[in-house]
Amino acid sequence: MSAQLNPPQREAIRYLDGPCLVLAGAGSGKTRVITHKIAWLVEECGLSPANIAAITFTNKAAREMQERVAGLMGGRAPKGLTLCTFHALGVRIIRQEAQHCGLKPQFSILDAADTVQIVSDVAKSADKAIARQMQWQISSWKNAMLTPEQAAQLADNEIAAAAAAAYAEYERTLRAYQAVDFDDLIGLPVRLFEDNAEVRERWQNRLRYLLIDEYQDTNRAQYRLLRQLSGVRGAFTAVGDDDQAIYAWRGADVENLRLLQQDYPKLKVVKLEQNYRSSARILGAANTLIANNEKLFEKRLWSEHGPGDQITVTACRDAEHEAETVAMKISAHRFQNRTRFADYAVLYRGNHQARVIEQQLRNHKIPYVISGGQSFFDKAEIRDLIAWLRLLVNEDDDLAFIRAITTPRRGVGAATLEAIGAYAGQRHVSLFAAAFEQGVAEHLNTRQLELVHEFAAYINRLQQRAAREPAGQVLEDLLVAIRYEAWLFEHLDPREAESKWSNVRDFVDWLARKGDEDDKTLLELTQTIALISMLDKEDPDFDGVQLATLHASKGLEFGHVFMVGVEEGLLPHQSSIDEDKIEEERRLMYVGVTRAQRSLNVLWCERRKSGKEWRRCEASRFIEEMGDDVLSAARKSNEPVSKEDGRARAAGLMAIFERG
Ligand SMILES: Nc1ncnc2c1ncn2[C@@H]1O[C@H](COP(=O)(O)OP(=O)(O)OP(=O)(O)O)[C@@H](O)[C@H]1O
Ligand SMILES: [Mg+2]
Repeated sequence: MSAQLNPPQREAIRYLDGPCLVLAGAGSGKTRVITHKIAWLVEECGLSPANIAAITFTNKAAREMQERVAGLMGGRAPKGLTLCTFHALGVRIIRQEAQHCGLKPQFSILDAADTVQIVSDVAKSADKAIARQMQWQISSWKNAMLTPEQAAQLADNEIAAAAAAAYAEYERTLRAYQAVDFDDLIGLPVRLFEDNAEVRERWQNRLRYLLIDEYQDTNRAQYRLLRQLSGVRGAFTAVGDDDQAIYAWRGADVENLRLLQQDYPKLKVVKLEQNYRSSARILGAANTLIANNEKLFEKRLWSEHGPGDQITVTACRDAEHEAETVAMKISAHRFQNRTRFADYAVLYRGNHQARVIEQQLRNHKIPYVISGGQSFFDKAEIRDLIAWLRLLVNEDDDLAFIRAITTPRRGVGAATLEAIGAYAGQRHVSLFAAAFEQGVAEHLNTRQLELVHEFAAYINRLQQRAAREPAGQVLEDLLVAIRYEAWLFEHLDPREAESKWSNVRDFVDWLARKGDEDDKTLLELTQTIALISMLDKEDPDFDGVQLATLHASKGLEFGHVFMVGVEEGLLPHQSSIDEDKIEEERRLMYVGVTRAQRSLNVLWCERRKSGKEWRRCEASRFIEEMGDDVLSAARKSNEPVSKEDGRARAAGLMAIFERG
């Protein structure tokens, strides 16, 4: 293993005397330090894998790391090793310590749509946009571990004041539903560990060594979780790069890097300076770009790779032309170089940019996978099914109850639900429990009462089956029982119904496979679903161009990268320009540039549609900031590629390829 590690990497891996921070630039092998340290701890130090936890930032990163560890350790990651996101670790802790958190182990995890709904109910605000802002505000307080009382004192505008007023009631509602939100997944364990020494020590003994990737993007609550778990031993290795901190808007705090030094005076800091990822031109552009930011920590980065391909900058007429250019360049490049589609990535600032790219890739018959896009699990039909599953595992989940009883409509009307809701509110019980109580009968007519009882009894029967039978089978039968397919076709146009039904089939297959593979119960599956941000094409052999937001691309690497929409107003984003937060945008650009191994293509549009209006655009300042080399490339290629040229070129190449 030592052959593929440089001396500072080896030093960081073998250091076990206390906390260790690897602070280094992109592509310098920080994540590699983590994977090799796992192997070192198990193989050389005899630590049980069950005592090790490696924390990553996204599910995709966790899966990648799993593969890398497996590659190092004889084909499979050792059994018992914890390798997951902060949030997934939180779920595990809460599930096992549920009674200490005032929850049952079958608690529900609510996603953004649900929590906005609760905020809007609590604040009696019908305006979804305002409810969303309030939810955002509450979430940032929770990330900073502030109580409703503290929040009330901090609120300095109307929305914040309304949010502060709703905060406590919001929390009560979650608990009444036996539910938690994403922030609770970190916050509850932290509170638990702070208040309960016995539980804390139990977890400290279980997770004896912690490894944290992308440390620069942890928020305050996550930092406290790390502190609690690692205790006085401070047995952890964190790796990070302040130049890649791109989650300040979500409460991440680069100050956590300084805190580490302050809270652990004996902290060992290791710097890595060799970049193994990118060609020299790409690395040079990245270094020049990021030099425009105020430095927190001085870092140098060099590479032994040759200069590599010239970075290209292409001005396009509009987003459609841009997408078409990307598609044609990928086709042409691929035929010339005999690469795989999976070697290419298209990165963009916002999800809304993906649609036109998808369209053009489809036109050109280029397969692709999209990550960090609209979540598969956010689709209405999937949320319907998940509501059913949630209700099966947690009958107190009132949101799930309402969604399930109305999907498909089974004759239970809004008035009935309101009556049950009012009754449940007086009695302080869940809707489900209320449905079985004698008292509720007074408020409903016989027919409605029958329908509600029928529904509740059906849920009970299904619950019993779910305890014994595979998750996939239970869901399969549920679909038949509620006539979901027929219902879709009854109220939607056939094409839409078709596409929704095919999503449903994908979901059932996925659930069945997951259930078998990981030997997971329906409860465990349902709880992890909330954490998965997409139905990943889990097949690593699938050959498709990778589409991702810049945020979602963090930590990954691709042979050839296309960055689109590199314009003023989009990257840097207009709101950041207005609020003078250019540095975070520059780091985002830096993250994008440093994903590329062999070639980097930057594209921008001369005009872009916003709403119904066309807006003229200028090339992003970041293009100029990448230095003279890139700038001269930009000047050279400033005349937009003509459609016909590109198409003819691609067609010509294709013809040659097919012949030969
Ligand atoms: N000592 C080494 N010898 C050869 N290749 C290496 C070495 N260290 C890392 N690499 C390779 O360099 C690439 C970048 O490594 P890695 O992903 O660990 O960097 P990173 O610092 O985590 O990057 P990022 O900041 O983007 O997360 C990977 O392909 C990795 O396998
Ligand atoms: Mg990394």
